[in-house]
Amino acid sequence: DLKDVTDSASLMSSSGPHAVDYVIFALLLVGSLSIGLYYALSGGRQRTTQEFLMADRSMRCLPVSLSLIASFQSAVAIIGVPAEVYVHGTQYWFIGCAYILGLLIPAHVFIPVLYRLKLSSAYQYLELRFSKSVRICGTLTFIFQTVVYMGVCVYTPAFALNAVTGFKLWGVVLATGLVCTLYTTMGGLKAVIWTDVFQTLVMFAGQLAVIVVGVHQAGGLSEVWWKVWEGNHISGLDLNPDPTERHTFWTLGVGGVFLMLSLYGVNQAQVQRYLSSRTEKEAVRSCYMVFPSLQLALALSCVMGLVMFARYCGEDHSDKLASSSTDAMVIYFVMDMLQGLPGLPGLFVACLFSAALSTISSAFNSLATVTMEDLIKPHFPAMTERRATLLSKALAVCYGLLCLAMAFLTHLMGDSVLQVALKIFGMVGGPILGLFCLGMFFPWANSTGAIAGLGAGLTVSFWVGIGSIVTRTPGTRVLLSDCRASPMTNNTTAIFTTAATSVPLSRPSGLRRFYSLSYMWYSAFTCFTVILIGLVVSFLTGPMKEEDVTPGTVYPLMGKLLCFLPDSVRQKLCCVTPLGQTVCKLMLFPYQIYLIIITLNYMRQQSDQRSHQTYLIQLHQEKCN
Ligand SMILES: CC(C)(CO)[C@@H](O)C(=O)NCCC(=O)O
Ligand code: NA
Repeated sequence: DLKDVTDSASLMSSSGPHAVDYVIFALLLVGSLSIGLYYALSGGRQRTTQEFLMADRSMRCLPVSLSLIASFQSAVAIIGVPAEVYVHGTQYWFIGCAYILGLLIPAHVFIPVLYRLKLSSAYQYLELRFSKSVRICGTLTFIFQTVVYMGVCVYTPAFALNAVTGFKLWGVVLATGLVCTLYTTMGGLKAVIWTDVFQTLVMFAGQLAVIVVGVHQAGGLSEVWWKVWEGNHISGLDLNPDPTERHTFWTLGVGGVFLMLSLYGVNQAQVQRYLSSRTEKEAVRSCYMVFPSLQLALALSCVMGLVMFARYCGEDHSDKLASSSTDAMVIYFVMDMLQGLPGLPGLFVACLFSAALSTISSAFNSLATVTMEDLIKPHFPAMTERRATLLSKALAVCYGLLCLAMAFLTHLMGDSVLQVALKIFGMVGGPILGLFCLGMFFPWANSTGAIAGLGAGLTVSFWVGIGSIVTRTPGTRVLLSDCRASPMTNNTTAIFTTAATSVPLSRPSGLRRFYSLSYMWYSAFTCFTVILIGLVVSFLTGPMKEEDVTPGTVYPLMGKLLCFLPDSVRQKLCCVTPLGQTVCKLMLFPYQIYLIIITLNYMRQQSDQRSHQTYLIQLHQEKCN
């Protein structure tokens, strides 16, 4: 694949990049390194782990919120989402619905519990709630997830740049890793957060530039709209309940909530940012501020896919693009559009690298934190601050090298990069989310149950994940020529097949059906497996007693859901000491409405039945008369 991409690249870059392009790209690297240097030399000069890993717990909400989006918005999203929209239409956009609950729940459930415990790592919670061994299991799972994810993140922009300029792939991978390691180790979390802010802005600018140029070349906004509409590329709400359908409202809008919870609720990279906020209120506010920016990021990527569709639909470039990967196609299109506009190719490459660097630096820093706080410090409590900080830095370097190795792994996977990344989040992030939910919402869960649950969750996730790779049916790859079902050809059947390419003709059965579960359900499925097995094993081995649970580690979910019952009954039923938190009316409101509706509905049915009976009796009496 890669060789092919390189060939196509040399074909198109006949004019070559302009000097301005190099300057813009260099500015990004220099900017990021300067921020790292600034925080290495200012403040406490990164001499304590409190500063290096926690940013002195002094951050305000604006930088934290921009940094929160940057963590999981990498080159994967910049390239993968347009590729998805170009091929399959705008159905993916409905994941935006999941952002509502996916951010409200972290803001009002996870942040209050985690912030008030004054943690230094998210997994410290697991020790407070369960035991040391659960903490270590959680930490190791997180490390695994992050290292594999980092591989995809490093690989994607390198792959892109290779496709465009013919730069050596592994040289780019190495350079990215090096720059990132440098500013992360110099400036600590403060540098990571502030470079995230800078890089997020560059990311938005690059995407916007591509969209503006693309709309212009496609002949204006109305032309773009007409083409995507006629090309059947605006997807309606797909309410198909089949869980094996890849993208429907249910998989994206409901399954996506669990994906968001695993990322924004319990992932160390994000929890670390919440904990670095100066107050709890500030942390909650930053979580709220993520919502509009994340919607903007999603909208930009989706619109970019649509603009590309409008610009290129009906043209066959497959001869220039021997690679069948749609990700490579997106890069080809972008560079083709930006050709001859000095500075813009450079801006787009800077955009890709901004997205990637901000994600990789978050991953580095969070990995260094958990290794230090969860794996090393508990065993060497007497270690000096100086030595601990040095060790944290050494760890960041080690992980840097490890992620380069992981980039090779991604290279071997056949999926689109977006799907690979989201699968990793679901397969490994889901069980971790389950572990936290088990601890926070179910006071009866004990340590044995937690470990058994995590084991079961990881087992089913790898079972279904690996099963889906092994049994994958070939021919799902869509080539450029597939989009030629343009309105210009006036061929209605062709238009139909565009939308229907991904629909299998016959339903798989048995185990194969299990393997074809939509990857958007992975988080929810594995999370519930952990909770279920965790509870069953806990009840079998003797559930935790209320007085044994560390105060403040349980969120009174049951108590709040049963808020219509009197206090005494609730306390008996739920065995939870109320935390003294204010009930989040906003979140319970839909639930209460739902209760009222079903009650009213029930009453109406009853009265309907009664009136029907009365009517029958009347009828009977009339007959008798
Ligand atoms: C994680 C979400 C779903 C949050 O919007 C999105 O940013 C995304 O699709 N990310 C893909 C993974 C990545 O960009 O590395
Ligand atoms: Na990023």
